[in-house]
Amino acid sequence: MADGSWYDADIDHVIISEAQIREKTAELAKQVSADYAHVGDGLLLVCVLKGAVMFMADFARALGRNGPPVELDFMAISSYGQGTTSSGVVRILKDLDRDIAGRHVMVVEDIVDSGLTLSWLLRYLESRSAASVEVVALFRKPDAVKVPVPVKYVGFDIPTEFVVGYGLDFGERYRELPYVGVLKPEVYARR
Ligand SMILES: O=P(O)(O)OC[C@H]1O[C@H](OP(=O)(O)OP(=O)(O)O)[C@H](O)[C@@H]1O
Ligand code: HPA
Ligand SMILES: [Mg+2]
Repeated sequence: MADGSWYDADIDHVIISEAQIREKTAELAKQVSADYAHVGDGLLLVCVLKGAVMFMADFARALGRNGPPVELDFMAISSYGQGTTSSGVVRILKDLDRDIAGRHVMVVEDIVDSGLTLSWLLRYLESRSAASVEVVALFRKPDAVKVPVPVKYVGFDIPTEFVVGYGLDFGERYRELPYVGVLKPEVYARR
């Protein structure tokens, strides 16, 4: 393929462009930098793998321009498996490396859809005596929420459609697309 991504032909339409993601990430980092300017020991960013990996990398670099010092940790949890709806069963595939007691923690999520993953994770983190726990999520589907979750920093509210790209997968694919889009119906029929 000479021009464009391998997957472009599978995309019905783009919802959020690469440029919009870049601008919004800088904006969110600016807000967080202002809110945490007073925090001496910095911020512990907790990335929820795998979907949030792209946002984590770009958000951390944006904070690096004028934000507080950050440390990075990663949790792998999964509830979607190969499908397009949450199984409702959250599994920990990888836990945090270090104790978060006394730390200011920011959970970095790609998307809040039903809210099941995040509500489970916040409950899990609550027992670990962090100084504070907030959430930054690049995307949220306000009409899909089944469990209300407190997300302080939200990038974009998007429609209730299954989306892929910028970390978000369908059956582990499409994560590397630099934008977020909706798949053509025939892609689901192929599976
Ligand atoms: O609000 P919810 O309905 O719970 O959906 C949001 C979660 O679902 C996705 O993860 P997934 O389980 O697909 O794992 P992945 O990040 O490895 O793709 C996404 O990355 C969020 O973590
Ligand atoms: O719309 C979505 N796309 C991909 N993964 C997801 N996990 C929750 N919602 C989504
Ligand atoms: Mg997934």
